[in-house]
Amino acid sequence: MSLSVGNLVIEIDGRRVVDGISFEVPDGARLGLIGESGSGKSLTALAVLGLLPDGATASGSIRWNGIELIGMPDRELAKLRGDDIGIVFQEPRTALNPIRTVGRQIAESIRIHEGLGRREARERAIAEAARVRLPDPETIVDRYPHQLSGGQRQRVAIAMALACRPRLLIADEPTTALDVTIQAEILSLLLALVADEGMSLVFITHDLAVLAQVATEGVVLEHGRVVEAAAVSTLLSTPASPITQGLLRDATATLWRPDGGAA
Ligand SMILES: Nc1ncnc2c1ncn2[C@@H]1O[C@H](COP(=O)(O)OP(=O)(O)OP(=O)(O)O)[C@@H](O)[C@H]1O
Repeated sequence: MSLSVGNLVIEIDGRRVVDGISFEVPDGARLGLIGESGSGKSLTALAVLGLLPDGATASGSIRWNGIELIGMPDRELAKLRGDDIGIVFQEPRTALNPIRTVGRQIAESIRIHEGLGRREARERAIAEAARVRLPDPETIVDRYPHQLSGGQRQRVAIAMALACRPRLLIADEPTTALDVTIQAEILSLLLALVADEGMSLVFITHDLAVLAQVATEGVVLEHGRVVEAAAVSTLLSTPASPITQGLLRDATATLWRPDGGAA
């Protein structure tokens, strides 16, 4: 179960925003896409899932287990999403429907993909809520997103992404919108789940300190191009490009905040 992106180009209204990116995610690998805002990280992730915004087109190659995803009919791509590839976004509020209970939302993807009945789906939703360590799973599944904390909402979004046991998780800045202490909890939860399931991970971040905690390989993007690709340990010890050196300076500042806060 591997992902292979080759010479990916994404254009929006004629503007080239991703300009020939290539990277590989072998089965079970944890890869980070890192770069400053606007470098093309999110659009690359969305292209993998066939979820590019209107007006955007992708060319080049995105292969999942050797099968080309670019140009795949949306019905087939929709099946792949959730079944094979899950995604968690930065802001759980936008990923969740405000007028449906979190249990129904967790169960929805299971019902669609596995064809479970309503009662079985609720039982599964409770089990999935427990898996992402939500408190009182039997009660919390009947709550609405606004009744949960930001960290709890992100746990729900993770439960939704992982409910169908995908083989690859794409996490797009999943902790950026959260308080520092909650960030650490969500990162360790994600890592534990990825390890338990032996999933592959593509983790998007602008923070090298965060990357160091979750990924073993890093691809550094600038203006839609790969400027450096190396083991994360190498990016930390001997960053070759000025952009990586800048990210390292920022990350170090984050790690050594005088108030004792962690990245
Ligand atoms: N829906 C859109 N319409 C027009 N341009 C867009 C759209 N989405 C992204 N872009 C542009 O494409 C480029 C890459 O955006 P992308 O969101 O992939 O960057 P990013 O590295 O994920 O940044 P961030 O960390 O801020 O999310 C940016 O210049 C952005 O302005």
